[in-house]
Amino acid sequence: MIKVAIVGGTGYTGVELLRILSQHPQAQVEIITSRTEEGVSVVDMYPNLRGYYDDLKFSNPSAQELGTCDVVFFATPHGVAHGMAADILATGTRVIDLSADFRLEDIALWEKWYGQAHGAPQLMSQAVYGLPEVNRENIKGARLIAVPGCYPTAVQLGFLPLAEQGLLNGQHLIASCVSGVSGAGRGTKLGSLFCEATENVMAYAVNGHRHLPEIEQGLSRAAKKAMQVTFVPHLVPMIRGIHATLYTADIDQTIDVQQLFEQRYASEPFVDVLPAGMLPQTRSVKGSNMCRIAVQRPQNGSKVVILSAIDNLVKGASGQAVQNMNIMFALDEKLGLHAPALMP
Ligand SMILES: NC(=O)C1=CN([C@@H]2O[C@H](COP(=O)(O)OP(=O)(O)OC[C@H]3O[C@@H](n4cnc5c(N)ncnc54)[C@H](OP(=O)(O)O)[C@@H]3O)[C@@H](O)[C@H]2O)C=CC1
Ligand SMILES: CC(=O)N[C@@H](CCC(=O)OP(=O)(O)O)C(=O)O
Repeated sequence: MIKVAIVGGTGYTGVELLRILSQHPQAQVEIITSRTEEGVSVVDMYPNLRGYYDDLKFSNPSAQELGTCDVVFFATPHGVAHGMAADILATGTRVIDLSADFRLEDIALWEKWYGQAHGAPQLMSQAVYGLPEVNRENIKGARLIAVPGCYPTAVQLGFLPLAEQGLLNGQHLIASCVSGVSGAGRGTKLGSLFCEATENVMAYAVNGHRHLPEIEQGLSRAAKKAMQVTFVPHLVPMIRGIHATLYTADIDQTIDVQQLFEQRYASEPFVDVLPAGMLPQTRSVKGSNMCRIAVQRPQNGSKVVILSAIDNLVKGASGQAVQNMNIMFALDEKLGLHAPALMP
């Protein structure tokens, strides 16, 4: 049994880790942290977990105590893992960070977008970007995983098959995405209030979202060439889900893009390339670790539009984190992640 600790257990990705791991036959949550709810029973805060974690209480342990587990998940705001990961790794325990702390290999770029000094540059050489569809071999031997962001997961998986074939070279790509409000976390924020977020659609961070450098880093690695993207996120009145509409131009009309996508993801357990004519919906991935993708050529022209949908809390965060854990511990990659999406 893998002994698991979760740092940041009171937030949305923390409770989603608990929900997923409750179905995992080879992992057991031993420690769950909170600075604000120390001593409170997990099932008193999250009654959906009654019967699964009845003896588990929030605590505020040291890095040494966290190091008694086999793996520590960080479900915390950026900057927290920077301060704690080195001490945990020194105990021999592996770290899977859901925040952005270790995602960008260019430290100056990270500091520019996150507006603070990088707290653990010495760990960057061992950090592995945890997108299994491109990095599975490196994840197997990793001790420190940077779980991709939610938008970057949906956008990269959508563009990857074309980027890897060099078909996007020279293009300026467009990613127009919508997200549910849980993407902003559980903390109190004006934009997350019922009266602000309901019956409303709004773009935000149009001048530059911190996921942009992560998206461009991933696509540039795939294309082996610097890629540029215009990325515009929108907040829409739903709780979970990300839907990305990805625009390209000038893809050779003789290329069968449907077949290209089907072949690229044929052996991927969590990418579903939909048959021609079927489009992804956020409700078809809600609560599941699946990314559903459709690829279309409007009017059979040279432009290709890709539609990609994930649950931001599952494939966009906690599910992908567990997928990484399964790969790191040489388990079946699908363990704990079998559940289909909720419908309706
Ligand atoms: N929500 C989403 O869809 C996604 C989120 N992420 C990333 O995952 C991380 C967690 O997100 P989310 O769950 O939404 O966030 P929440 O705001 O919902 O929860 C944050 C958690 O972190 C804890 N925390 C905050 N500050 C500290 C600190 N200094 N030390 C220790 N614990 C702290 C809080 O617990 P307490 O205050 O009780 O100590 C709380 O449990 C973030 O980095 C986020 O960007 C990534 C992909 C998708
Ligand atoms: C709707 C909403 O607010 N979404 C968040 C998603 C960010 C996130 O969770 O990503 P990181 O892991 O990179 O911090 C946002 O746009 O900031």
